[in-house]
Amino acid sequence: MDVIHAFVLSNFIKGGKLVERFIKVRRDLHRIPELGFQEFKTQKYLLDYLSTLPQANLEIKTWKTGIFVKINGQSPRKVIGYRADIDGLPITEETGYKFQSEHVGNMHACGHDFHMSIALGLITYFTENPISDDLLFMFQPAEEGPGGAEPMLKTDIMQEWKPDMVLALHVAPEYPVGTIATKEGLLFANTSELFIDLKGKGGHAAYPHNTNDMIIAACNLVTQLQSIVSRNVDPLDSAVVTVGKMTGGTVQNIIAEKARIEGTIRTLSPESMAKVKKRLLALVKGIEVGYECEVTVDFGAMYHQVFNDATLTREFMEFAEQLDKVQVVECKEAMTGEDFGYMLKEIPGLMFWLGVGSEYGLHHSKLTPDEGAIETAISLLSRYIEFKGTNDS
Ligand SMILES: CC(=O)N[C@@H](CCC[C@H](N)C(=O)O)C(=O)O
Repeated sequence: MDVIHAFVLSNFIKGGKLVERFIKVRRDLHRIPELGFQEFKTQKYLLDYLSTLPQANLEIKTWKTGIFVKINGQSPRKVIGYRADIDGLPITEETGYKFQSEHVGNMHACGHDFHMSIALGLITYFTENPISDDLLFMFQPAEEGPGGAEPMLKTDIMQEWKPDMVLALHVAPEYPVGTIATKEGLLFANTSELFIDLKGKGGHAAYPHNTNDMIIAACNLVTQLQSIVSRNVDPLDSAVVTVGKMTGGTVQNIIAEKARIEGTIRTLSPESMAKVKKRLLALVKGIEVGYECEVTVDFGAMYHQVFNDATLTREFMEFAEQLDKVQVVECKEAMTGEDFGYMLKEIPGLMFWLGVGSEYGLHHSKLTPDEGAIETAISLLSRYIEFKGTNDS
Protein backbone atom coordinates (compact mmCIF):
# COMPACT_ATOMS: atom_id res chain seq x y z
CA MET A 1 0.00 0.00 0.00
CA ASP A 2 2.82 2.39 0.89
CA VAL A 3 4.51 1.80 -2.46
CA ILE A 4 1.24 2.51 -4.30
CA HIS A 5 0.68 5.62 -2.23
CA ALA A 6 4.22 6.83 -2.85
CA PHE A 7 3.66 6.41 -6.59
CA VAL A 8 0.25 8.12 -6.59
CA LEU A 9 1.50 10.90 -4.35
CA SER A 10 4.62 11.51 -6.43
CA ASN A 11 2.36 11.70 -9.48
CA PHE A 12 0.19 14.20 -7.59
CA ILE A 13 3.28 16.22 -6.70
CA LYS A 14 4.46 16.04 -10.34
CA GLY A 15 7.96 17.37 -9.99
CA GLY A 16 7.21 20.16 -7.56
CA LYS A 17 3.81 21.15 -9.00
CA LEU A 18 2.01 20.37 -5.72
CA VAL A 19 4.36 22.65 -3.86
CA GLU A 20 3.84 25.49 -6.35
CA ARG A 21 0.07 24.97 -6.48
CA PHE A 22 -0.57 25.10 -2.74
CA ILE A 23 2.06 27.74 -2.07
CA LYS A 24 0.09 29.91 -4.51
CA VAL A 25 -3.12 29.08 -2.63
CA ARG A 26 -1.43 30.00 0.65
CA ARG A 27 -0.22 33.31 -0.80
CA ASP A 28 -3.64 34.14 -2.26
CA LEU A 29 -5.22 33.52 1.16
CA HIS A 30 -2.43 35.41 2.93
CA ARG A 31 -3.49 38.56 1.05
CA ILE A 32 -7.06 38.53 2.41
CA PRO A 33 -7.01 37.92 6.18
CA GLU A 34 -10.38 38.53 7.83
CA LEU A 35 -11.41 38.51 11.49
CA GLY A 36 -13.69 35.93 13.11
CA PHE A 37 -17.08 35.48 11.41
CA GLN A 38 -16.16 38.10 8.79
CA GLU A 39 -14.29 35.64 6.55
CA PHE A 40 -16.49 36.39 3.50
CA LYS A 41 -13.73 36.73 0.87
CA THR A 42 -11.92 33.75 2.37
CA GLN A 43 -15.07 31.63 2.14
CA LYS A 44 -15.61 32.71 -1.47
CA TYR A 45 -11.99 31.88 -2.35
CA LEU A 46 -12.33 28.41 -0.81
CA LEU A 47 -15.68 27.75 -2.54
CA ASP A 48 -14.30 28.94 -5.89
CA TYR A 49 -11.32 26.61 -5.51
CA LEU A 50 -13.56 23.67 -4.53
CA SER A 51 -15.73 24.28 -7.62
CA THR A 52 -12.70 23.54 -9.83
CA LEU A 53 -12.37 19.97 -8.45
CA PRO A 54 -14.11 16.83 -9.78
CA GLN A 55 -17.55 17.01 -8.14
CA ALA A 56 -18.65 13.35 -8.41
CA ASN A 57 -17.85 12.41 -4.78
CA LEU A 58 -18.06 15.89 -3.24
CA GLU A 59 -20.81 17.39 -1.08
CA ILE A 60 -20.34 20.98 0.09
CA LYS A 61 -22.41 22.87 2.68
CA THR A 62 -21.75 26.29 4.17
CA TRP A 63 -22.37 27.37 7.74
CA LYS A 64 -21.96 31.12 8.45
CA THR A 65 -18.50 31.89 6.98
CA GLY A 66 -17.38 28.27 7.42
CA ILE A 67 -17.63 25.31 5.03
CA PHE A 68 -18.18 21.56 5.42
CA VAL A 69 -16.76 19.44 2.59
CA LYS A 70 -17.64 15.73 2.46
CA ILE A 71 -15.78 13.39 0.14
CA ASN A 72 -17.88 10.27 -0.21
CA GLY A 73 -15.88 7.07 0.11
CA GLN A 74 -16.23 3.99 -2.08
CA SER A 75 -17.53 1.64 0.65
CA PRO A 76 -17.60 3.74 3.83
CA ARG A 77 -17.52 2.24 7.29
CA LYS A 78 -16.60 5.43 9.09
CA VAL A 79 -15.97 9.17 8.65
CA ILE A 80 -12.51 10.69 9.12
CA GLY A 81 -12.65 14.40 9.99
CA TYR A 82 -10.09 17.14 9.36
CA ARG A 83 -10.43 20.71 10.62
CA ALA A 84 -8.72 23.89 9.35
CA ASP A 85 -9.32 27.28 10.94
CA ILE A 86 -9.71 30.25 8.57
CA ASP A 87 -9.60 33.61 10.43
CA GLY A 88 -6.82 36.19 10.68
CA LEU A 89 -5.70 38.53 13.50
CA PRO A 90 -5.92 42.31 14.02
CA ILE A 91 -2.17 42.80 13.44
CA THR A 92 -0.52 45.17 10.95
CA GLU A 93 1.79 43.04 8.83
CA GLU A 94 5.52 43.83 8.70
CA THR A 95 6.86 40.81 6.77
CA GLY A 96 7.81 42.73 3.65
CA TYR A 97 6.22 39.94 1.57
CA LYS A 98 5.28 40.80 -2.03
CA PHE A 99 1.98 39.07 -1.25
CA GLN A 100 1.45 41.03 1.98
CA SER A 101 -2.04 41.47 3.47
CA GLU A 102 -4.30 43.72 1.38
CA HIS A 103 -6.52 44.17 4.45
CA VAL A 104 -4.34 46.69 6.25
CA GLY A 105 -4.51 46.09 10.00
CA ASN A 106 -5.29 42.37 9.60
CA MET A 107 -2.80 39.57 9.10
CA HIS A 108 -2.59 35.80 8.93
CA ALA A 109 -0.15 35.84 11.85
CA CYS A 110 -1.21 32.48 13.26
CA GLY A 111 -0.69 30.36 10.14
CA HIS A 112 -4.34 29.80 9.23
CA ASP A 113 -3.40 30.53 5.58
CA PHE A 114 -1.17 27.41 5.82
CA HIS A 115 -3.90 25.42 7.56
CA MET A 116 -6.38 26.19 4.74
CA SER A 117 -3.96 25.55 1.92
CA ILE A 118 -2.97 22.15 3.43
CA ALA A 119 -6.68 21.23 3.77
CA LEU A 120 -7.29 22.15 0.12
CA GLY A 121 -4.26 20.06 -0.85
CA LEU A 122 -5.72 17.05 0.98
CA ILE A 123 -9.18 17.58 -0.54
CA THR A 124 -7.63 17.83 -4.00
CA TYR A 125 -5.65 14.63 -3.44
CA PHE A 126 -8.64 12.66 -2.11
CA THR A 127 -11.07 13.82 -4.82
CA GLU A 128 -8.58 12.43 -7.33
CA ASN A 129 -7.76 9.35 -5.22
CA PRO A 130 -10.88 8.44 -3.19
CA ILE A 131 -10.56 5.95 -0.34
CA SER A 132 -13.14 3.56 1.06
CA ASP A 133 -14.17 5.73 4.03
CA ASP A 134 -15.92 9.09 3.98
CA LEU A 135 -13.86 12.21 4.71
CA LEU A 136 -15.20 15.38 6.27
CA PHE A 137 -13.19 18.62 5.99
CA MET A 138 -14.27 21.53 8.20
CA PHE A 139 -13.16 25.09 7.37
CA GLN A 140 -13.87 26.71 10.72
CA PRO A 141 -14.27 30.45 11.33
CA ALA A 142 -13.26 32.53 14.36
CA GLU A 143 -10.63 30.37 16.07
CA GLU A 144 -8.91 33.50 17.44
CA GLY A 145 -12.22 34.51 18.98
CA PRO A 146 -15.04 34.30 19.77
CA GLY A 147 -14.79 30.63 18.71
CA GLY A 148 -16.36 28.79 15.79
CA ALA A 149 -15.73 25.14 16.72
CA GLU A 150 -18.33 24.83 19.48
CA PRO A 151 -21.25 26.30 17.45
CA MET A 152 -20.12 24.40 14.33
CA LEU A 153 -20.30 21.14 16.31
CA LYS A 154 -23.91 21.88 17.21
CA THR A 155 -25.08 22.32 13.60
CA ASP A 156 -27.43 19.80 11.95
CA ILE A 157 -24.79 19.35 9.24
CA MET A 158 -22.26 18.19 11.83
CA GLN A 159 -24.78 15.88 13.47
CA GLU A 160 -25.53 14.31 10.07
CA TRP A 161 -21.89 14.04 8.93
CA LYS A 162 -20.27 13.58 12.35
CA PRO A 163 -16.74 12.15 12.06
CA ASP A 164 -15.63 9.07 14.03
CA MET A 165 -12.20 10.59 14.46
CA VAL A 166 -10.86 14.10 13.90
CA LEU A 167 -7.45 15.60 13.07
CA ALA A 168 -5.97 19.11 12.98
CA LEU A 169 -2.56 20.74 12.94
CA HIS A 170 -1.10 24.07 13.98
CA VAL A 171 2.02 25.69 12.53
CA ALA A 172 4.95 25.89 14.96
CA PRO A 173 7.60 28.57 14.18
CA GLU A 174 9.97 27.17 16.82
CA TYR A 175 10.48 23.84 14.96
CA PRO A 176 12.19 23.48 11.56
CA VAL A 177 10.35 22.16 8.51
CA GLY A 178 10.03 18.38 8.68
CA THR A 179 9.27 18.34 12.41
CA ILE A 180 5.99 17.04 13.79
CA ALA A 181 5.50 17.63 17.51
CA THR A 182 2.69 16.34 19.67
CA LYS A 183 1.89 14.28 22.75
CA GLU A 184 -0.78 12.03 24.20
CA GLY A 185 -3.32 13.73 26.48
CA LEU A 186 -3.18 17.43 27.25
CA LEU A 187 -1.60 19.48 24.43
CA PHE A 188 -3.10 22.99 24.75
CA ALA A 189 -4.47 24.89 27.74
CA ASN A 190 -7.93 25.93 28.87
CA THR A 191 -8.38 29.60 27.99
CA SER A 192 -10.65 32.43 28.97
CA GLU A 193 -10.67 35.92 27.54
CA LEU A 194 -10.73 38.75 30.07
CA PHE A 195 -12.32 42.21 29.80
CA ILE A 196 -12.37 44.48 32.87
CA ASP A 197 -14.06 47.91 32.86
CA LEU A 198 -13.36 50.39 35.67
CA LYS A 199 -15.50 53.46 36.29
CA GLY A 200 -14.62 56.10 38.87
CA LYS A 201 -14.79 59.88 39.05
CA GLY A 202 -12.85 61.98 36.56
CA GLY A 203 -11.86 65.63 36.92
CA HIS A 204 -9.22 68.33 36.61
CA ALA A 205 -5.62 67.07 36.68
CA ALA A 206 -4.80 69.69 39.31
CA TYR A 207 -7.53 68.50 41.74
CA PRO A 208 -6.83 64.77 42.27
CA HIS A 209 -8.36 64.89 45.78
CA ASN A 210 -11.82 65.44 44.18
CA THR A 211 -11.58 62.40 41.89
CA ASN A 212 -11.20 58.60 41.81
CA ASP A 213 -8.51 58.11 39.20
CA MET A 214 -9.12 54.97 37.11
CA ILE A 215 -5.59 55.02 35.63
CA ILE A 216 -4.21 54.46 39.15
CA ALA A 217 -6.89 51.86 39.95
CA ALA A 218 -6.26 49.95 36.69
CA CYS A 219 -2.47 50.02 37.13
CA ASN A 220 -2.82 48.64 40.65
CA LEU A 221 -5.19 45.94 39.50
CA VAL A 222 -2.78 44.87 36.72
CA THR A 223 0.02 44.63 39.31
CA GLN A 224 -2.17 42.67 41.73
CA LEU A 225 -3.22 40.24 38.97
CA GLN A 226 0.42 39.14 38.76
CA SER A 227 0.15 37.66 42.27
CA ILE A 228 -2.50 35.12 41.20
CA VAL A 229 -0.03 32.87 39.39
CA SER A 230 2.79 33.42 41.87
CA ARG A 231 0.73 33.08 45.09
CA ASN A 232 -2.54 31.24 44.38
CA VAL A 233 -1.69 28.60 41.78
CA ASP A 234 0.10 25.44 42.97
CA PRO A 235 3.76 25.88 41.93
CA LEU A 236 3.65 22.37 40.43
CA ASP A 237 0.66 23.39 38.30
CA SER A 238 0.90 26.20 35.70
CA ALA A 239 -1.20 29.16 34.69
CA VAL A 240 -0.93 32.42 32.77
CA VAL A 241 -2.69 35.73 33.36
CA THR A 242 -1.71 38.08 30.53
CA VAL A 243 -2.92 41.65 30.10
CA GLY A 244 -2.52 42.44 26.41
CA LYS A 245 -4.19 45.82 26.32
CA MET A 246 -4.93 48.65 28.74
CA THR A 247 -6.74 51.84 27.85
CA GLY A 248 -8.04 54.76 29.90
CA GLY A 249 -8.58 58.46 30.11
CA THR A 250 -8.99 61.10 27.45
CA VAL A 251 -6.18 63.71 27.47
CA GLN A 252 -3.07 64.54 29.47
CA ASN A 253 -4.64 67.01 31.92
CA ILE A 254 -7.87 65.21 32.77
CA ILE A 255 -8.00 62.57 35.48
CA ALA A 256 -9.45 59.41 33.94
CA GLU A 257 -13.04 58.51 34.74
CA LYS A 258 -12.75 55.19 32.90
CA ALA A 259 -10.15 52.52 32.17
CA ARG A 260 -10.29 49.12 30.48
CA ILE A 261 -8.06 46.08 30.81
CA GLU A 262 -8.10 43.28 28.21
CA GLY A 263 -6.32 39.98 28.60
CA THR A 264 -6.45 36.23 28.68
CA ILE A 265 -6.21 33.48 31.29
CA ARG A 266 -4.61 30.09 30.57
CA THR A 267 -4.66 27.01 32.83
CA LEU A 268 -3.86 23.31 32.57
CA SER A 269 -7.22 22.19 34.00
CA PRO A 270 -10.79 23.50 34.19
CA GLU A 271 -10.52 23.36 38.03
CA SER A 272 -7.48 25.62 37.99
CA MET A 273 -9.36 28.04 35.66
CA ALA A 274 -12.21 28.25 38.21
CA LYS A 275 -9.71 29.02 40.99
CA VAL A 276 -7.90 31.75 39.00
CA LYS A 277 -11.22 33.42 38.17
CA LYS A 278 -12.35 33.29 41.82
CA ARG A 279 -9.12 35.00 42.96
CA LEU A 280 -9.37 37.57 40.18
CA LEU A 281 -12.91 38.50 41.27
CA ALA A 282 -11.72 38.84 44.88
CA LEU A 283 -8.94 41.23 43.82
CA VAL A 284 -11.45 43.24 41.77
CA LYS A 285 -13.66 43.59 44.88
CA GLY A 286 -10.66 44.99 46.76
CA ILE A 287 -10.06 47.57 44.00
CA GLU A 288 -13.72 48.60 44.10
CA VAL A 289 -13.53 49.22 47.86
CA GLY A 290 -10.03 50.72 47.84
CA TYR A 291 -10.60 53.13 44.95
CA GLU A 292 -14.35 53.76 45.40
CA CYS A 293 -15.17 52.72 41.86
CA GLU A 294 -17.33 50.27 39.92
CA VAL A 295 -15.60 47.39 38.18
CA THR A 296 -17.28 44.96 35.79
CA VAL A 297 -15.61 41.74 34.65
CA ASP A 298 -16.50 39.89 31.44
CA PHE A 299 -14.74 36.56 30.88
CA GLY A 300 -15.58 36.61 27.14
CA ALA A 301 -15.00 33.44 25.14
CA MET A 302 -13.62 30.33 26.83
CA TYR A 303 -11.90 27.41 25.11
CA HIS A 304 -11.80 23.87 26.40
CA GLN A 305 -8.32 22.28 26.59
CA VAL A 306 -6.98 20.32 23.61
CA PHE A 307 -6.73 16.73 24.85
CA ASN A 308 -5.33 14.18 22.37
CA ASP A 309 -6.62 10.63 22.28
CA ALA A 310 -3.76 8.47 23.59
CA THR A 311 -4.15 5.49 21.22
CA LEU A 312 -4.57 7.56 18.06
CA THR A 313 -1.71 9.89 18.99
CA ARG A 314 0.69 7.05 19.67
CA GLU A 315 -0.29 5.42 16.39
CA PHE A 316 0.08 8.71 14.48
CA MET A 317 3.52 9.39 15.98
CA GLU A 318 4.72 5.87 15.15
CA PHE A 319 3.32 6.23 11.62
CA ALA A 320 5.03 9.60 11.07
CA GLU A 321 8.35 8.30 12.42
CA GLN A 322 8.59 5.80 9.55
CA LEU A 323 8.45 8.50 6.88
CA ASP A 324 11.51 9.98 5.22
CA LYS A 325 12.21 13.64 5.99
CA VAL A 326 9.91 13.64 9.06
CA GLN A 327 11.25 14.06 12.60
CA VAL A 328 8.77 13.33 15.38
CA VAL A 329 9.17 15.19 18.67
CA GLU A 330 7.25 14.38 21.82
CA CYS A 331 6.62 17.93 23.06
CA LYS A 332 5.35 19.40 26.31
CA GLU A 333 1.90 20.90 26.65
CA ALA A 334 1.63 24.59 25.67
CA MET A 335 -0.33 27.50 27.10
CA THR A 336 -1.81 28.28 23.69
CA GLY A 337 -5.55 27.79 23.36
CA GLU A 338 -7.52 26.23 20.50
CA ASP A 339 -11.24 25.76 20.17
CA PHE A 340 -10.46 22.49 18.36
CA GLY A 341 -10.49 21.31 22.01
CA TYR A 342 -14.31 21.29 21.81
CA MET A 343 -14.17 18.88 18.86
CA LEU A 344 -11.76 16.59 20.73
CA LYS A 345 -14.08 16.68 23.76
CA GLU A 346 -16.76 14.94 21.63
CA ILE A 347 -14.76 13.03 19.02
CA PRO A 348 -11.52 11.05 19.51
CA GLY A 349 -8.62 12.49 17.58
CA LEU A 350 -5.49 14.59 17.83
CA MET A 351 -3.81 17.85 17.03
CA PHE A 352 -0.12 18.26 16.26
CA TRP A 353 2.40 21.05 15.72
CA LEU A 354 3.83 21.36 12.20
CA GLY A 355 7.35 22.83 12.11
CA VAL A 356 7.54 25.95 9.91
CA GLY A 357 10.82 27.45 11.24
CA SER A 358 10.28 31.21 11.55
CA GLU A 359 12.49 33.62 13.50
CA TYR A 360 9.36 35.44 14.65
CA GLY A 361 6.64 33.56 16.51
CA LEU A 362 2.87 33.22 16.34
CA HIS A 363 0.90 36.48 16.64
CA HIS A 364 3.95 38.49 15.49
CA SER A 365 3.77 41.00 12.64
CA LYS A 366 6.95 39.50 11.10
CA LEU A 367 5.93 35.82 11.19
CA THR A 368 7.34 34.25 8.00
CA PRO A 369 6.69 30.49 8.06
CA ASP A 370 8.69 28.27 5.67
CA GLU A 371 6.36 27.18 2.88
CA GLY A 372 8.22 23.87 2.54
CA ALA A 373 6.05 22.68 5.45
CA ILE A 374 2.98 22.61 3.17
CA GLU A 375 4.37 19.62 1.29
CA THR A 376 5.42 17.88 4.53
CA ALA A 377 1.87 18.19 5.89
CA ILE A 378 0.04 17.10 2.71
CA SER A 379 2.39 14.18 2.21
CA LEU A 380 2.15 12.97 5.85
CA LEU A 381 -1.59 13.49 6.26
CA SER A 382 -2.60 11.99 2.92
CA ARG A 383 -0.63 8.86 3.82
CA TYR A 384 -1.99 8.69 7.37
CA ILE A 385 -5.61 9.27 6.30
CA GLU A 386 -5.26 6.64 3.59
CA PHE A 387 -3.81 4.23 6.18
CA LYS A 388 -6.68 4.95 8.60
CA GLY A 389 -9.26 4.72 5.84
CA THR A 390 -8.22 1.34 4.61
CA ASN A 391 -6.53 -0.44 7.52
CA ASP A 392 -8.89 0.40 10.34
CA SER A 393 -12.15 -1.31 11.32
C1 LIG B 1 -3.11 28.85 18.68
C2 LIG B 1 -3.49 30.19 19.22
O1 LIG B 1 -2.68 31.10 19.20
N1 LIG B 1 -4.73 30.33 19.71
C3 LIG B 1 -5.20 31.51 20.35
C4 LIG B 1 -6.62 31.30 20.82
C5 LIG B 1 -7.25 32.55 21.43
C6 LIG B 1 -8.36 32.25 22.40
C7 LIG B 1 -9.00 33.48 23.01
N2 LIG B 1 -9.25 34.54 22.09
C8 LIG B 1 -8.16 33.98 24.17
O2 LIG B 1 -7.34 34.88 24.00
O3 LIG B 1 -8.33 33.46 25.29
C9 LIG B 1 -4.32 31.84 21.55
O4 LIG B 1 -4.19 33.04 21.88
O5 LIG B 1 -3.74 30.93 22.18
